[in-house]
Amino acid sequence: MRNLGMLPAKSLGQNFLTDDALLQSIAAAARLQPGDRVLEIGPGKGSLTQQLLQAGASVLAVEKDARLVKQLQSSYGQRADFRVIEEDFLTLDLSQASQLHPAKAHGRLIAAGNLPYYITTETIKKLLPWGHTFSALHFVIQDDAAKRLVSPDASEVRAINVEIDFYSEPKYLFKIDKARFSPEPTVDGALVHFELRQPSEYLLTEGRTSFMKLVQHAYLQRRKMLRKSLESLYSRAQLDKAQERLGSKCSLAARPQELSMAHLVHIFTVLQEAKHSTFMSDQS
Ligand SMILES: C[S@@+](CC[C@H](N)C(=O)[O-])C[C@H]1O[C@@H](n2cnc3c(N)ncnc32)[C@H](O)[C@@H]1O
Repeated sequence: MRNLGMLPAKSLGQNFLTDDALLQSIAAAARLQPGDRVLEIGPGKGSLTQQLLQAGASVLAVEKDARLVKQLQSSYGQRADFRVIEEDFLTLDLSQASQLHPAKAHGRLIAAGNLPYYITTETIKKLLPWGHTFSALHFVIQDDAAKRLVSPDASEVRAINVEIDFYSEPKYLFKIDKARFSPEPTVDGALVHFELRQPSEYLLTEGRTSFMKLVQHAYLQRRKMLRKSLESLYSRAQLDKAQERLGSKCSLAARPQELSMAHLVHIFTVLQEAKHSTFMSDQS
Protein backbone atom coordinates (compact mmCIF):
# COMPACT_ATOMS: atom_id res chain seq x y z
CA MET A 1 0.00 0.00 0.00
CA ARG A 2 2.86 2.33 0.69
CA ASN A 3 3.78 2.23 -2.99
CA LEU A 4 0.35 3.73 -3.72
CA GLY A 5 0.74 6.34 -1.03
CA MET A 6 -1.91 4.68 1.17
CA LEU A 7 -1.56 3.62 4.76
CA PRO A 8 -2.75 0.17 5.82
CA ALA A 9 -6.08 0.39 7.68
CA LYS A 10 -5.61 -1.10 11.14
CA SER A 11 -9.38 -1.23 11.60
CA LEU A 12 -9.60 -3.59 8.60
CA GLY A 13 -6.93 -5.94 9.95
CA GLN A 14 -4.53 -5.08 7.12
CA ASN A 15 -1.38 -7.10 7.83
CA PHE A 16 -0.06 -8.18 4.46
CA LEU A 17 2.02 -11.20 3.45
CA THR A 18 4.72 -10.42 0.93
CA ASP A 19 7.05 -13.43 0.91
CA ASP A 20 6.35 -15.35 -2.31
CA ALA A 21 7.77 -18.64 -1.02
CA LEU A 22 5.49 -18.51 2.02
CA LEU A 23 2.48 -17.53 -0.08
CA GLN A 24 3.28 -20.40 -2.42
CA SER A 25 3.30 -22.89 0.47
CA ILE A 26 -0.03 -21.51 1.72
CA ALA A 27 -1.57 -22.02 -1.73
CA ALA A 28 0.10 -25.44 -2.17
CA ALA A 29 -1.33 -26.65 1.17
CA ALA A 30 -4.84 -26.12 -0.24
CA ARG A 31 -4.03 -28.89 -2.79
CA LEU A 32 -5.81 -27.04 -5.56
CA GLN A 33 -6.44 -28.75 -8.87
CA PRO A 34 -6.79 -26.88 -12.15
CA GLY A 35 -10.48 -26.03 -12.47
CA ASP A 36 -11.00 -25.54 -8.73
CA ARG A 37 -12.65 -22.30 -7.68
CA VAL A 38 -11.64 -20.11 -4.76
CA LEU A 39 -13.64 -17.51 -2.90
CA GLU A 40 -10.86 -15.35 -1.50
CA ILE A 41 -11.77 -13.26 1.54
CA GLY A 42 -9.70 -10.10 2.00
CA PRO A 43 -7.34 -10.37 -1.02
CA GLY A 44 -5.60 -7.11 -0.09
CA LYS A 45 -3.02 -6.28 -2.75
CA GLY A 46 -3.40 -9.71 -4.34
CA SER A 47 -0.25 -11.49 -3.17
CA LEU A 48 -2.08 -14.71 -2.23
CA THR A 49 -4.46 -14.25 -5.17
CA GLN A 50 -1.50 -14.53 -7.52
CA GLN A 51 -0.45 -17.88 -6.05
CA LEU A 52 -4.01 -19.22 -6.15
CA LEU A 53 -4.29 -18.28 -9.82
CA GLN A 54 -0.89 -19.80 -10.52
CA ALA A 55 -2.06 -23.06 -8.93
CA GLY A 56 -4.73 -23.21 -11.64
CA ALA A 57 -7.73 -22.03 -9.63
CA SER A 58 -10.10 -19.26 -10.64
CA VAL A 59 -10.73 -16.62 -7.99
CA LEU A 60 -13.70 -14.59 -6.83
CA ALA A 61 -12.19 -12.04 -4.43
CA VAL A 62 -14.25 -10.18 -1.80
CA GLU A 63 -12.53 -7.04 -0.53
CA LYS A 64 -14.00 -4.33 1.70
CA ASP A 65 -11.44 -1.60 1.05
CA ALA A 66 -12.32 0.32 -2.13
CA ARG A 67 -8.69 1.42 -2.60
CA LEU A 68 -7.56 -2.20 -2.79
CA VAL A 69 -10.43 -3.20 -5.07
CA LYS A 70 -9.19 -0.59 -7.53
CA GLN A 71 -5.64 -1.88 -7.28
CA LEU A 72 -6.77 -5.49 -7.79
CA GLN A 73 -8.85 -4.47 -10.79
CA SER A 74 -5.85 -2.92 -12.46
CA SER A 75 -3.58 -5.90 -11.66
CA TYR A 76 -5.89 -8.81 -12.52
CA GLY A 77 -9.10 -7.27 -13.92
CA GLN A 78 -8.27 -8.39 -17.48
CA ARG A 79 -8.10 -12.07 -16.57
CA ALA A 80 -11.08 -14.29 -17.32
CA ASP A 81 -10.34 -16.41 -14.24
CA PHE A 82 -10.52 -13.49 -11.78
CA ARG A 83 -13.23 -11.24 -10.44
CA VAL A 84 -13.22 -8.86 -7.48
CA ILE A 85 -16.24 -7.47 -5.69
CA GLU A 86 -16.22 -4.65 -3.17
CA GLU A 87 -18.14 -6.01 -0.21
CA ASP A 88 -18.03 -6.88 3.46
CA PHE A 89 -17.71 -10.66 3.54
CA LEU A 90 -19.93 -10.82 6.61
CA THR A 91 -22.90 -9.44 4.66
CA LEU A 92 -22.18 -11.33 1.41
CA ASP A 93 -25.02 -13.59 0.29
CA LEU A 94 -23.23 -16.93 0.04
CA SER A 95 -25.89 -18.41 -2.20
CA GLN A 96 -24.56 -16.05 -4.86
CA ALA A 97 -20.95 -17.20 -4.51
CA SER A 98 -21.21 -19.68 -7.38
CA GLN A 99 -23.12 -17.29 -9.65
CA LEU A 100 -20.74 -14.39 -9.09
CA HIS A 101 -17.71 -16.58 -9.63
CA PRO A 102 -15.83 -15.95 -12.90
CA ALA A 103 -15.67 -19.71 -13.62
CA LYS A 104 -18.81 -21.73 -14.06
CA ALA A 105 -16.70 -24.91 -14.01
CA HIS A 106 -17.49 -27.74 -11.69
CA GLY A 107 -14.27 -27.98 -9.71
CA ARG A 108 -14.23 -27.79 -5.92
CA LEU A 109 -15.16 -24.45 -4.37
CA ILE A 110 -12.84 -23.45 -1.51
CA ALA A 111 -12.94 -20.38 0.72
CA ALA A 112 -9.43 -19.08 1.38
CA GLY A 113 -7.64 -16.02 2.67
CA ASN A 114 -5.33 -14.32 5.09
CA LEU A 115 -8.24 -13.21 7.23
CA PRO A 116 -8.53 -9.87 8.96
CA TYR A 117 -8.36 -11.00 12.59
CA TYR A 118 -11.52 -9.16 13.67
CA ILE A 119 -13.82 -11.31 11.51
CA THR A 120 -12.16 -14.72 12.06
CA THR A 121 -14.79 -16.43 14.20
CA GLU A 122 -17.78 -14.92 12.41
CA THR A 123 -16.33 -15.89 9.02
CA ILE A 124 -15.74 -19.49 10.05
CA LYS A 125 -19.18 -19.74 11.69
CA LYS A 126 -20.82 -18.34 8.58
CA LEU A 127 -19.16 -20.86 6.25
CA LEU A 128 -19.24 -24.05 8.34
CA PRO A 129 -22.81 -25.08 7.39
CA TRP A 130 -22.10 -24.60 3.67
CA GLY A 131 -20.70 -28.07 2.97
CA HIS A 132 -23.25 -28.42 0.16
CA THR A 133 -21.44 -25.64 -1.76
CA PHE A 134 -17.92 -25.34 -0.31
CA SER A 135 -15.45 -28.23 0.03
CA ALA A 136 -13.02 -26.61 2.42
CA LEU A 137 -11.94 -23.46 4.29
CA HIS A 138 -8.27 -22.55 4.13
CA PHE A 139 -7.32 -19.59 6.29
CA VAL A 140 -4.43 -17.75 7.86
CA ILE A 141 -5.60 -16.63 11.30
CA GLN A 142 -3.96 -15.68 14.62
CA ASP A 143 -1.96 -18.57 16.07
CA ASP A 144 -3.68 -18.59 19.47
CA ALA A 145 -7.11 -18.57 17.77
CA ALA A 146 -5.95 -21.42 15.49
CA LYS A 147 -5.01 -23.57 18.48
CA ARG A 148 -8.23 -22.76 20.34
CA LEU A 149 -10.35 -23.57 17.29
CA VAL A 150 -8.55 -26.69 16.08
CA SER A 151 -7.11 -28.45 19.13
CA PRO A 152 -8.26 -26.81 22.36
CA ASP A 153 -7.24 -28.15 25.77
CA ALA A 154 -10.14 -29.93 27.48
CA SER A 155 -10.74 -26.89 29.71
CA GLU A 156 -10.89 -24.59 26.67
CA VAL A 157 -13.58 -26.40 24.66
CA ARG A 158 -16.42 -24.04 23.73
CA ALA A 159 -19.61 -24.23 21.66
CA ILE A 160 -17.67 -23.16 18.55
CA ASN A 161 -15.47 -26.30 18.85
CA VAL A 162 -18.56 -28.53 18.82
CA GLU A 163 -19.83 -26.62 15.80
CA ILE A 164 -16.48 -27.01 14.02
CA ASP A 165 -16.33 -30.77 14.71
CA PHE A 166 -19.94 -31.23 13.65
CA TYR A 167 -19.42 -29.58 10.27
CA SER A 168 -15.77 -30.22 9.46
CA GLU A 169 -12.46 -31.93 10.00
CA PRO A 170 -10.15 -29.16 11.19
CA LYS A 171 -6.35 -29.20 10.80
CA TYR A 172 -3.63 -26.87 12.08
CA LEU A 173 -1.12 -26.79 9.22
CA PHE A 174 1.74 -24.48 10.21
CA LYS A 175 2.70 -21.47 12.23
CA ILE A 176 3.60 -18.17 10.55
CA ASP A 177 5.93 -15.88 12.46
CA LYS A 178 4.54 -12.39 13.01
CA ALA A 179 7.68 -10.93 11.39
CA ARG A 180 6.44 -12.33 8.05
CA PHE A 181 3.51 -9.85 8.02
CA SER A 182 3.70 -6.18 7.11
CA PRO A 183 2.97 -4.18 9.15
CA GLU A 184 4.02 -6.64 11.87
CA PRO A 185 1.11 -7.60 14.16
CA THR A 186 1.57 -8.27 17.89
CA VAL A 187 0.99 -12.03 17.60
CA ASP A 188 2.00 -14.90 15.29
CA GLY A 189 -0.30 -16.33 12.66
CA ALA A 190 -1.06 -19.89 11.55
CA LEU A 191 -2.53 -21.66 8.54
CA VAL A 192 -5.63 -23.75 9.30
CA HIS A 193 -7.69 -25.97 7.03
CA PHE A 194 -11.26 -27.14 7.60
CA GLU A 195 -12.37 -29.92 5.26
CA LEU A 196 -16.14 -29.47 5.24
CA ARG A 197 -18.42 -32.48 5.66
CA GLN A 198 -21.07 -33.06 3.01
CA PRO A 199 -24.65 -32.76 4.37
CA SER A 200 -25.05 -36.54 3.86
CA GLU A 201 -22.32 -36.99 6.51
CA TYR A 202 -23.95 -34.82 9.18
CA LEU A 203 -24.98 -36.60 12.37
CA LEU A 204 -28.35 -34.84 12.21
CA THR A 205 -30.53 -34.54 9.12
CA GLU A 206 -32.78 -31.85 10.60
CA GLY A 207 -32.94 -29.49 13.55
CA ARG A 208 -29.30 -28.42 13.28
CA THR A 209 -30.06 -24.80 14.22
CA SER A 210 -31.87 -25.99 17.38
CA PHE A 211 -28.99 -28.39 18.11
CA MET A 212 -26.45 -25.53 17.88
CA LYS A 213 -28.69 -23.47 20.19
CA LEU A 214 -28.65 -26.31 22.72
CA VAL A 215 -24.85 -26.50 22.45
CA GLN A 216 -24.57 -22.71 22.96
CA HIS A 217 -26.72 -22.90 26.09
CA ALA A 218 -24.84 -25.92 27.44
CA TYR A 219 -21.41 -24.30 27.00
CA LEU A 220 -22.45 -20.86 28.30
CA GLN A 221 -22.55 -22.51 31.71
CA ARG A 222 -20.06 -25.27 31.06
CA ARG A 223 -19.54 -26.19 34.73
CA LYS A 224 -23.25 -26.69 35.28
CA MET A 225 -25.21 -29.88 34.71
CA LEU A 226 -26.85 -29.96 31.31
CA ARG A 227 -30.29 -30.12 32.86
CA LYS A 228 -29.77 -26.79 34.60
CA SER A 229 -28.42 -25.03 31.48
CA LEU A 230 -31.28 -26.30 29.34
CA GLU A 231 -34.09 -25.10 31.62
CA SER A 232 -34.60 -22.04 29.43
CA LEU A 233 -35.07 -24.19 26.32
CA TYR A 234 -37.19 -27.07 27.66
CA SER A 235 -39.92 -27.35 30.29
CA ARG A 236 -39.44 -29.36 33.48
CA ALA A 237 -41.86 -32.00 32.13
CA GLN A 238 -39.86 -32.32 28.89
CA LEU A 239 -36.56 -32.61 30.76
CA ASP A 240 -38.05 -35.29 33.09
CA LYS A 241 -39.43 -37.22 30.15
CA ALA A 242 -36.11 -37.07 28.30
CA GLN A 243 -34.16 -38.16 31.38
CA GLU A 244 -36.40 -41.23 31.71
CA ARG A 245 -35.49 -42.26 28.16
CA LEU A 246 -31.77 -41.53 28.35
CA GLY A 247 -29.38 -44.17 29.59
CA SER A 248 -27.07 -43.35 32.49
CA LYS A 249 -24.18 -42.68 30.04
CA CYS A 250 -26.05 -39.73 28.54
CA SER A 251 -27.58 -38.37 31.71
CA LEU A 252 -28.76 -34.78 31.82
CA ALA A 253 -26.74 -34.61 35.04
CA ALA A 254 -23.54 -34.59 32.94
CA ARG A 255 -21.50 -31.45 32.20
CA PRO A 256 -21.20 -30.69 28.46
CA GLN A 257 -17.45 -31.40 28.29
CA GLU A 258 -18.06 -34.94 29.62
CA LEU A 259 -20.12 -35.80 26.56
CA SER A 260 -19.00 -36.89 23.09
CA MET A 261 -20.55 -35.41 19.96
CA ALA A 262 -22.62 -38.59 19.52
CA HIS A 263 -23.94 -38.27 23.09
CA LEU A 264 -24.86 -34.61 22.61
CA VAL A 265 -26.70 -35.45 19.40
CA HIS A 266 -28.49 -38.33 21.12
CA ILE A 267 -29.55 -36.10 24.03
CA PHE A 268 -30.81 -33.45 21.60
CA THR A 269 -32.84 -36.03 19.66
CA VAL A 270 -34.45 -37.42 22.82
CA LEU A 271 -35.22 -33.89 24.07
CA GLN A 272 -36.85 -32.96 20.75
CA GLU A 273 -38.98 -36.13 20.92
CA ALA A 274 -39.97 -35.25 24.50
CA LYS A 275 -40.86 -31.72 23.34
CA HIS A 276 -42.95 -33.08 20.49
CA SER A 277 -44.77 -35.66 22.64
CA THR A 278 -45.61 -33.14 25.40
CA PHE A 279 -46.86 -30.76 22.68
CA MET A 280 -49.03 -33.55 21.20
CA SER A 281 -50.47 -34.50 24.61
CA ASP A 282 -51.21 -30.80 25.35
CA GLN A 283 -53.20 -30.69 22.08
CA SER A 284 -55.30 -33.80 22.81
C1 LIG B 1 -4.78 -9.59 6.72
S1 LIG B 1 -5.13 -8.65 5.27
C2 LIG B 1 -4.71 -9.84 4.05
C3 LIG B 1 -4.39 -9.25 2.71
C4 LIG B 1 -3.78 -10.20 1.69
N1 LIG B 1 -4.61 -11.35 1.46
C5 LIG B 1 -2.40 -10.63 2.13
O1 LIG B 1 -2.25 -11.76 2.56
O2 LIG B 1 -1.47 -9.83 2.02
C6 LIG B 1 -6.90 -8.68 5.34
C7 LIG B 1 -7.63 -8.07 4.15
O3 LIG B 1 -9.05 -8.19 4.37
C8 LIG B 1 -9.71 -6.98 4.02
N2 LIG B 1 -10.94 -6.92 4.83
C9 LIG B 1 -11.09 -6.47 6.10
N3 LIG B 1 -12.34 -6.65 6.53
C10 LIG B 1 -13.02 -7.24 5.51
C11 LIG B 1 -14.37 -7.69 5.35
N4 LIG B 1 -15.26 -7.56 6.34
N5 LIG B 1 -14.73 -8.25 4.18
C12 LIG B 1 -13.82 -8.38 3.16
N6 LIG B 1 -12.53 -7.98 3.27
C13 LIG B 1 -12.13 -7.42 4.42
C14 LIG B 1 -8.69 -5.90 4.35
O4 LIG B 1 -8.97 -4.70 3.68
C15 LIG B 1 -7.40 -6.60 3.91
O5 LIG B 1 -7.15 -6.38 2.55
